[in-house]
Amino acid sequence: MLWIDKYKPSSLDSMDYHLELSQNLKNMITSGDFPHLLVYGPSGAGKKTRIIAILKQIYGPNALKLKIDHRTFKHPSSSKSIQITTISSLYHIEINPGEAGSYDRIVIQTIIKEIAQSPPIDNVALGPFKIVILNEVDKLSKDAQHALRRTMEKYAKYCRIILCCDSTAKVIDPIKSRCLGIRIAAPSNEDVAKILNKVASTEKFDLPDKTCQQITTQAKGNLRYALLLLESQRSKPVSANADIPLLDWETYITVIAKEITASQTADQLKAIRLKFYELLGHCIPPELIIKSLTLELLKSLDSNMRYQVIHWAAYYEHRCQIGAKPIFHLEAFTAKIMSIYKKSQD
Ligand SMILES: Nc1ncnc2c1ncn2[C@@H]1O[C@H](COP(=O)(O)OP(=O)(O)OP(=O)(O)O)[C@@H](O)[C@H]1O
Repeated sequence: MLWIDKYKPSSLDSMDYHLELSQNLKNMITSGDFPHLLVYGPSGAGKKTRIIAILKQIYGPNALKLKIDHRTFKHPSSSKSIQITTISSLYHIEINPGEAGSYDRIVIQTIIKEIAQSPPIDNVALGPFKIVILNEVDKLSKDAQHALRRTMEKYAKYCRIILCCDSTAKVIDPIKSRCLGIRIAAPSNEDVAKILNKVASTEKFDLPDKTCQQITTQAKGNLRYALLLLESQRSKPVSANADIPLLDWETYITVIAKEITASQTADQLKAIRLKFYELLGHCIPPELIIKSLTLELLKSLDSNMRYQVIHWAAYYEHRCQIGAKPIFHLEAFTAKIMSIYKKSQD
């Protein structure tokens, strides 16, 4: 089992940081009040870990007995259907509606309706409701978000919604105003270092202070990344002076950024496309590829070019979200940057 799963706390009492937040959540649950929640914060800050801990606090350990299903949804006005993976227990269901693409509205409405129609669990102190967890809610289309707002109002008695996302910027106001916002900030470097040392000592793994500091700095508050880096060092004897290498996909991004500035030809674009295929094939999200590539490019560009790269990164990131084939937009982004870079050199 990976350390990120092995050392994932499963209850609010065993959380290693943001202790005050855990206490507030516990107080809210014991006071018998549980509104819809909007949990947001940067990637790897511990949002899902805390959501699962909330479920355990409400329903007890049975909420952690999970089953995975593959559900097929049919569009009422066309013959096409789409498959979605759901994770559920007796008390909740978790879905990633972003998987449904343009069917997201149908998927959300069907799941919430089903949950609300299944018999309520009345032995729970808080009330007879089940919980629907919707991940990456900021990626939902506006149409789906409006449908969600109507559905969450209609079935509020028998179901509570926990929405999870990195940023609330793309969540519509009517949803924000119907939920209690809970911000999970990234853990501080001290918190990350404390967790790394705890894991290293449990695994009887010698972790020099300098290495711990390097991992913490490289992870930038992403605890999952920090634990994965720590685990990647397990098989090697850790030397205090050795640099922690970048993850493979990050090295790939660095190479792509160098290739874009080195030569701006059709052959180079073709070679970069193969690298994009490789990254997408390893499940690196296209938005993350554009963001990391942009940050890498900014390191070597002047202020005028930087402005343009940021502008086009935002443009193509948006196109990635609304379009279906990320490779087209990644390639178009690269071609655009190559073209403006070449012009700036003439
Ligand atoms: N309070 C905590 N104490 C110790 N480790 C934690 C804590 N919270 C999270 N972790 C570790 O950090 C990892 C990442 O947490 P989690 O998946 O909850 O983050 P997230 O914010 O939901 O990330 P993403 O948005 O990228 O999905 C977990 O797998 C777990 O190992």
